Amino acid sequence: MSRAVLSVGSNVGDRRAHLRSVVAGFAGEVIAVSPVYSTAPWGGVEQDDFYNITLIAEGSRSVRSWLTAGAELERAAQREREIRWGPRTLDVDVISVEDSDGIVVRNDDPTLILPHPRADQRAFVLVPWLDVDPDAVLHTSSGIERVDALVAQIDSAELAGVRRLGELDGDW
Ligand SMILES: Nc1ncnc2c1ncn2[C@@H]1O[C@H](COP(=O)(O)OP(=O)(O)OP(=O)(O)O)[C@@H](O)[C@H]1O
Ligand SMILES: Nc1nc2c(c(=O)[nH]1)N=C(CO)CN2
Repeated sequence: MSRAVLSVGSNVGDRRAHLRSVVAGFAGEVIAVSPVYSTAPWGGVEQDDFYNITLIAEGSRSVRSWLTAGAELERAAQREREIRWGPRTLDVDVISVEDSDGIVVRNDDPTLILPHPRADQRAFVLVPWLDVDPDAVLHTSSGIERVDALVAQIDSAELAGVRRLGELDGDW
């Protein structure tokens, strides 16, 4: 049994359908799904805005299978790996995982770094995460940080690019 925080993004094709495919892919395991945010691209590559959600899921899975199941959903969305931080139909990032004892898993294998090493800088991950867990904490290289405190440190221009659109299944 493990519990994962997943960040899901899309900026190519039917963005909302791509996000929905992840909620459907983890059916029976999803505990909470944030509203959808329109987010300006992070990382310096000029491209269309993303739609992003953060979701929490729990299941009798190994830690690694959150990554492999996410990669399988990316393949189903015909994701192509071209430019780092560039456009994609679907991206599923594993932000943080707790094991069956509620202990946050740390991993430094480059194929699965946990907690995700860049999550603390990403408003598109942190802002929706707070919607589903207002007391969320992230284990970073500087220690255990409250997610609301991390958001407060993010540049206001970046935060302005993160705009709530509504619930994934809502009428918008
Ligand atoms: N916590 C993690 N979540 C998702 N992928 C990870 C993680 N840690 C390491 N990886 C590895 O990163 C590789 C590249 O992933 P991907 O192409 O989605 O990166 P990215 O989303 O462009 O950038 P970033 O890693 O900064 O989010 C994956 O093949 C995966 O093995
Ligand atoms: N706004 C936003 N920017 C990104 C995103 C994303 O999901 N949303 N994903 C990236 C690849 O990890 C790079 N940049």
